[in-house]
Amino acid sequence: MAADAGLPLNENVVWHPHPVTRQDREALHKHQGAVLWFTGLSGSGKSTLAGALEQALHQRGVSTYLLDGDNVRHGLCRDLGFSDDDRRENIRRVGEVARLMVDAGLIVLTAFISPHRAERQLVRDMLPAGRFIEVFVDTPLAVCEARDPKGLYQKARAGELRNFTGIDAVYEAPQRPDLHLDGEQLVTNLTGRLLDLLDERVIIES
Ligand SMILES: Nc1ncnc2c1ncn2[C@@H]1O[C@H](COP(=O)(O)OP(=O)(O)OP(=O)(O)O)[C@@H](O)[C@H]1O
Ligand SMILES: Nc1ncnc2c1ncn2[C@@H]1O[C@H](COP(=O)(O)OS(=O)(=O)O)[C@@H](O)[C@H]1O
Repeated sequence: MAADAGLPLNENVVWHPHPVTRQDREALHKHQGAVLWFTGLSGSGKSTLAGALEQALHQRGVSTYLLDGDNVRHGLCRDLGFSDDDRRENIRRVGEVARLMVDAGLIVLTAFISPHRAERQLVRDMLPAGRFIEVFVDTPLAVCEARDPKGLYQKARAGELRNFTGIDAVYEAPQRPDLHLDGEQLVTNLTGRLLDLLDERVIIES
């Protein structure tokens, strides 16, 4: 049975096994299910890269879904803000959704700052071994701040936005990511590195 995210389970709720398995669904898709978990500062390039990779995979006939922080906060996580507790709950929910999607046999791309190591580890522990691929989009704070496409760093520096990651809220960089990307390189090069990794891990076959 899958990891429990530390939450208690009602003792009267019993897991019901079903005849069609993840392996059956993966055989239909002709690739494995996995999560590519992009983490990095706001403006580091997570959404851009995840979008470019999804496009490349889609063109190869791979079944994908992209979960993007800004978009998920329009619906599933609309009630959450940016306190440590809310970010934790944000990542827990997204982890559970990603887990279901991997069970459906999809390649899931997630673009969340996900600043805490413990939450990223929690999601890794929820998934079957080898199916959580942590991608660190490593872009210096100064570069993210210069990009500032939504003007949020400017607001944070002006004190109009509190708890902003990298300014007055923590970002814990991965210590041993599955892939460590220099976020200042060309998107096409970075997308190539990601496709190579999926090939190497036999998640997809070229
Ligand atoms: N490799 C790159 N080289 C140059 N510019 C990039 C690169 N990747 C992304 N950008 C640009 O940086 C800006 C931020 O990118 P993006 O929105 O993908 O970041 P993000 O990490 O998803 O941020 P957020 O967490 O705020 O959603 C955009 O203007 C994008 O065009
Ligand atoms: N205080 C804040 N810190 C970081 N991002 C913020 C903040 N307020 C608004 N945002 C916006 O919300 C997005 C981050 O959302 P998430 O990726 O969902 O964050 S996370 O920390 O909980 O993983 C950023 O892209 C940014 O546009």
